[in-house]
Amino acid sequence: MNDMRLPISLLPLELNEVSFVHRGQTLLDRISLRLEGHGKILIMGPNGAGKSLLMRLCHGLLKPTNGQVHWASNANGKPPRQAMVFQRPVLLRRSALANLTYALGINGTPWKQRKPMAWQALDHFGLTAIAHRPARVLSGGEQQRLALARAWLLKPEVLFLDEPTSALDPAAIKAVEDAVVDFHRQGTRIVMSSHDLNQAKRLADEVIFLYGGRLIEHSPAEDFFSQPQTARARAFINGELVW
Ligand SMILES: Nc1ncnc2c1ncn2[C@@H]1O[C@H](COP(=O)(O)OP(=O)(O)OP(=O)(O)O)[C@@H](O)[C@H]1O
Repeated sequence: MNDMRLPISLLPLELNEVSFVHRGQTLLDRISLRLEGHGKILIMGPNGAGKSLLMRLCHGLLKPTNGQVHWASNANGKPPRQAMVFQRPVLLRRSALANLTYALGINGTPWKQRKPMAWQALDHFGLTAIAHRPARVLSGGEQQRLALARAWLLKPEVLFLDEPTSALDPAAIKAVEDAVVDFHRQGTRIVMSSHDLNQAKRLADEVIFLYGGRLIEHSPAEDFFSQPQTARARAFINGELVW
């Protein structure tokens, strides 16, 4: 059957022998993987394993030294349908509300719709009371929720989250995890890095395990946690692999 009317999907995303070398050091080493389906992917691995680098390469913030990163479709001048949320959110020197209306403007949303949409997103993420505060004075948890609200407005097909909860207290962590689940329910594909095993067990459908810039395992979360295939992954799960 002809499915021309379906929206064109960004996925699958394929990485073919992707390496990233900096000053002679191989930081990511011939990574091949294919991302498709609908589950939440957690990228795990000790400090310095290459989790952030891998997501930055996928998102297009860095170019691989070798190999290819290939999305099934590209933006073709339309607003990008992938978003990235960082450990320390990148926010503009303006109010929380204005950070959202600005992002909508960049995304081509008509002027009249920007404020109502931004207020809706602030409400959804429990940020209405701080709408007029400068984004940069917000607490870490509030800033992270604002970054999520901004991503929410862009309705991404894929959302990369780089250790979004590493600097947050338990209540703020729960708010971010709830938001991740919410994004996923709305059809966004989640790719998130974390070193927190309990968080990964709560959220992951699939795990990508990196060590020393290499992809060591890519498996369903249940298999990864119950029967890891490699000694390194076993050591990591047992808390014995620090870097
Ligand atoms: N833009 C860059 N240029 C050069 N080296 C980089 C760059 N980004 C990261 N690195 C180096 O690459 C290695 C992997 O870094 P990366 O941030 O991807 O690790 P990570 O797995 O996310 O670690 P962590 O859990 O500590 O955040 C580190 O040794 C880091 O110093």
